Amino acid sequence: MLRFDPNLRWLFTELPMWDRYTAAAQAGFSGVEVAFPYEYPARKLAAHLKDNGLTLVQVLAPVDWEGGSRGIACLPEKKDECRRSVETAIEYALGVGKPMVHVLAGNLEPHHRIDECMAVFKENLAYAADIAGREGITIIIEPVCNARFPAYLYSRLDEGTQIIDELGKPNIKLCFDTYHVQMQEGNLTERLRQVYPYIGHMQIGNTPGRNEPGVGELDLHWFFRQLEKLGWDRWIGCEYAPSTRTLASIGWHAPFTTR
Ligand SMILES: O=C(O)[C@@H](O)C(=O)CO
Ligand SMILES: [Mg+2]
Repeated sequence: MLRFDPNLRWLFTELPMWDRYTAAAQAGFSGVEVAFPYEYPARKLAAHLKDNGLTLVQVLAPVDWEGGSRGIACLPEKKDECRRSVETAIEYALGVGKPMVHVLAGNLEPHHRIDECMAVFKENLAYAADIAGREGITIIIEPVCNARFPAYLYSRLDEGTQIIDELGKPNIKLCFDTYHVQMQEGNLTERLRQVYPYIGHMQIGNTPGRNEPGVGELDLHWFFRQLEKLGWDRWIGCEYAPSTRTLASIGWHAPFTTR
């Protein structure tokens, strides 16, 4: 059986953020992931999670997403800000059950040199992994497709695995997002097998519209059966735009779900 958790930036968006947690629990999920939960003090959110029987699976280290930022960890001019962001995320994570912390690399601007940005990203990740590791927290990195993130530092799984190999920190893991992998590289199941030992988190979305399983060109049900065969026993984040209302879009998960 597999465990799915809705990403509350994508699902249950019909509701205010606070109510999305309760709605997810009422829909039968026992985990959720949230990009930026920092609007609520950790203690308040921890109580809300407990009241709803929810595990918080993953958060992003804070960045000014609404202002257009897609991360700062690769930006040489933002090293201090990045460290503060990582420290904030880890301190918050400690108060809400130690979710994984995704450290976004960021978008390159014309004045940036890719080799310098990659070096800065690795330096910041090493810093994040060391302080997260002392607390038993996993740092997540995620290659994202050029179609959605044209200026992002990296887009391919191999770039992610190379970073992980070079840093040699056991608590840095890859997020395998079916939407991004298929859009960027194709050959989804083979790529899953190739990088499987590096994966710490899984996210799903169908291509090309980034909708739910059953809407789009990927047979995600077949993919889920491959995950079961591989023995995947961690969370799978639902990170897609429902093609209809959220509750009408989640029927697909019932045959695979365990609480
Ligand atoms: O796939 C995505 O967009 C997310 O997982 C994310 O964290 C933002 O890059
Ligand atoms: Mg993703």
